[in-house]
Amino acid sequence: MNSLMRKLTANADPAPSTPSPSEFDPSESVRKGKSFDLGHGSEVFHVPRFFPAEQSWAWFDYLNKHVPWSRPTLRIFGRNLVQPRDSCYVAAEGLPAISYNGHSPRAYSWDDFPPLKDILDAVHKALPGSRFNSLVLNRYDGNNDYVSWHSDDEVLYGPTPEIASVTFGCEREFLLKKKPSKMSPASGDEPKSKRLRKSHDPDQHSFVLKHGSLLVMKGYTQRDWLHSVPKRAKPMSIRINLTFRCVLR
Ligand SMILES: O=C(O)CCC(=O)C(=O)O
Ligand SMILES: [Fe+2]
Repeated sequence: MNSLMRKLTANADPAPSTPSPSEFDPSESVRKGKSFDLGHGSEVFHVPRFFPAEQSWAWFDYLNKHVPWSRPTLRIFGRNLVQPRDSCYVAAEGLPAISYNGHSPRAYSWDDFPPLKDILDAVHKALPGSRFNSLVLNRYDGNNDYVSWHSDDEVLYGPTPEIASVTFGCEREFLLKKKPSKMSPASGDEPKSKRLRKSHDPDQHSFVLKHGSLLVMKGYTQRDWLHSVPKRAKPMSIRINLTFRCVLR
């Protein structure tokens, strides 16, 4: 290949595809994961290094460049706020539309972004029995971008949705905290500040979501727990997160 040919090939920017199974086997890679029992039927499964790093960077570059990212204005507690991160939505044809904070994102097709189908295939192979048909993509452009405390407990996802979260780029902290319960206050008589000083609060968990990681929320996690990716003081580079979900028909 002459040098011009090499240059043209290098600039072609093809959609990165998943390496052959000999290089990356999702059902093998997922065996490095650990389950965390949050109690009362809620569970988190975490694989810090699920996808190979190099493949993950190729997907990061593709998604960063080709996804039509936007920052919609949301209606939160009666106020208009610009969403503090970029997002996009992909869903199978014919699914009911989703809506959050007064915003109904346009649903792009899986066919619009072929690498997303490779990522979805790998996630399906890693999680036998799972079935995802939609995807929320988020891009955090630095330490000031965040997602506030929420749960993805929409009726459209059913009572015990499985949500698989894949991260590319800068690692960020992902926090979980138990929703306040009216029936049995988890705090008992003890003030919260005192409880937090203990070495481990069973009502709070933190995961560092690394480049190429997979985290799955299962069971009653959306009903009973909130999650967030908080702002940070120190400068950070771009993080792209994909949450695969199943909208019930
Ligand atoms: O960025 C993340 O890790 C979480 C995103 C999330 O919770 C959501 O899209 O509902
Ligand atoms: Fe979420």
